[in-house]
Amino acid sequence: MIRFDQVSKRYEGGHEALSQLSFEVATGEMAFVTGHSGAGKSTLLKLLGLIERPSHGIVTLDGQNLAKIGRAGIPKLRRRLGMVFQDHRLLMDRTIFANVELPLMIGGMAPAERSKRVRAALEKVGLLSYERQLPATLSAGEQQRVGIARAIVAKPTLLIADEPTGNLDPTLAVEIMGLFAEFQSVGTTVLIASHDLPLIKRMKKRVIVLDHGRLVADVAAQEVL
Ligand SMILES: Nc1ncnc2c1ncn2[C@@H]1O[C@H](COP(=O)(O)OP(=O)(O)OP(=O)(O)O)[C@@H](O)[C@H]1O
Repeated sequence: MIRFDQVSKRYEGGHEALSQLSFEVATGEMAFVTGHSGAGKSTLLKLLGLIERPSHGIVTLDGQNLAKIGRAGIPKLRRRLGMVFQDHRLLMDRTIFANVELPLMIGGMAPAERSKRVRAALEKVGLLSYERQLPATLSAGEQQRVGIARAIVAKPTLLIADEPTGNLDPTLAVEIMGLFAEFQSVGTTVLIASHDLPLIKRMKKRVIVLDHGRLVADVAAQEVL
């Protein structure tokens, strides 16, 4: 499903953030990307969401070379993938329902269908009864779960998350990771950037390790101790 082939990324005026990176993630797999601060984890995810473009090499998603997708094709690509961020980026003056509905508004779906999808997504993250509340009335962990509901509401085949547990205490972090594992168990491919090694080890999923933009280890799920 995901294929990086000799991918390098150099930001304007910067050094190389990713260097000749090659790996594949199969459909339905869940994998972590880890490494030191500045190793290139966020950059890797940004290339998948077409937030950034590679300087060299090819990124392929479901057999499609992302370089072939122009500006006009980006919304369509983004509907295939759900993105979760550390700071959840919720609209604080909109209800939980409205926040989760947002990606579907952009997609132009009919209101009745939107409501059905939003409620299904909120139910999956255990927050259906919160739909009329504002984000500020929810705990940090609950807010992150709203961010996850928003990411999965359009039923993406790929879920990417950048430090999704960075702001959470360890118990909530485990809970959120469990939620990602649940999405994998129903067929979604999941790729998570995290520097939380104890948590990653606990999840027993594949771990891709970056060091200064290079892939230095790729540990299969069954080899994670
Ligand atoms: N927009 C940008 N312009 C210039 N350099 C950038 C930009 N974004 C990232 N970089 C640089 O690219 C390198 C990789 O950054 P990236 O954010 O991908 O790393 P990371 O592993 O996600 O780090 P962290 O764990 O701190 O979030 C870093 O040296 C960073 O300073």
